[in-house]
Amino acid sequence: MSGVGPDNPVRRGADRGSEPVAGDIPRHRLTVVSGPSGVGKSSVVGELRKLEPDVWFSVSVTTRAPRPGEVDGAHYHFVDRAEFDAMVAEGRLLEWAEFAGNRYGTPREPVEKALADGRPAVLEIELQGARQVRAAMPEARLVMLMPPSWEELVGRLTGRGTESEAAVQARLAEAERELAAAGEFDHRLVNADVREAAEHLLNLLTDQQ
Ligand SMILES: Nc1nc2c(ncn2[C@@H]2O[C@H](COP(=O)(O)OP(=O)(O)O)[C@@H](O)[C@H]2O)c(=O)[nH]1
Ligand SMILES: Nc1ncnc2c1ncn2[C@@H]1O[C@H](COP(=O)(O)OP(=O)(O)O)[C@@H](O)[C@H]1O
Repeated sequence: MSGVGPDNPVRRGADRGSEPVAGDIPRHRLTVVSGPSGVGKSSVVGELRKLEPDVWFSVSVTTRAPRPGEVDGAHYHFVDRAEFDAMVAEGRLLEWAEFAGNRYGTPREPVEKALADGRPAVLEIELQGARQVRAAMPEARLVMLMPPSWEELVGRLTGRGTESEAAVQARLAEAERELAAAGEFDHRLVNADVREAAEHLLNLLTDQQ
């Protein structure tokens, strides 16, 4: 016999308080977080990491040079072009794209392992990669992080101070294209406040639909 009782509990929303817990996260879920450069993807994903340690975050390979403070193997795996192209040729990337003059890709095996282990997995990638994931894994959930306004986006990107003027311009050109594709995403999330956006993202990761 099945039913709810002391020997057969279910976790009802009212019993859990407001904090989602890891055990509630649907298994095998892949979530893609995209959005224009400077919108706050790294900030929001970093906050999500603090909120929910059970979530697994992909570490991409890139041909971009490390920024000061970026750690190889933590922020990215920094590789040269030959190494990157070999990974493509060997089918070791789930998706990859060229963005503002550099290549970026998601190593396939760690994602598959995280999902097989039952951990919800998050990829922080740009639009072309998000489209490839959608084609390869239609069940993946696509979230676009949006700026409160274009002016705010420009302010954040230039305020970060990590890019040359040319790199900022290349990113803003990409940003227009990315925002124009917002309708392709399952969810659009405005990043006005990092903590709030991370909590919304966590809600998307933990909802049961
Ligand atoms: N397709 C794809 N895009 C990625 C990957 N890793 C990072 N990106 C995206 O590449 C873009 C540039 O990243 P980055 O150079 O770190 O610049 P930032 O977004 O300005 O901090 C961002 O939109 C990232 O989300 C990846 O593995 N695949
Ligand atoms: N909600 C926010 N309000 C104000 N500034 C923000 C917010 N989110 C991010 N930022 C700032 O904007 C800049 C770009 O954020 P970052 O996380 O590097 O963006 P992305 O990873 O999308 O390129 C950083 O200086 C960051 O501190």
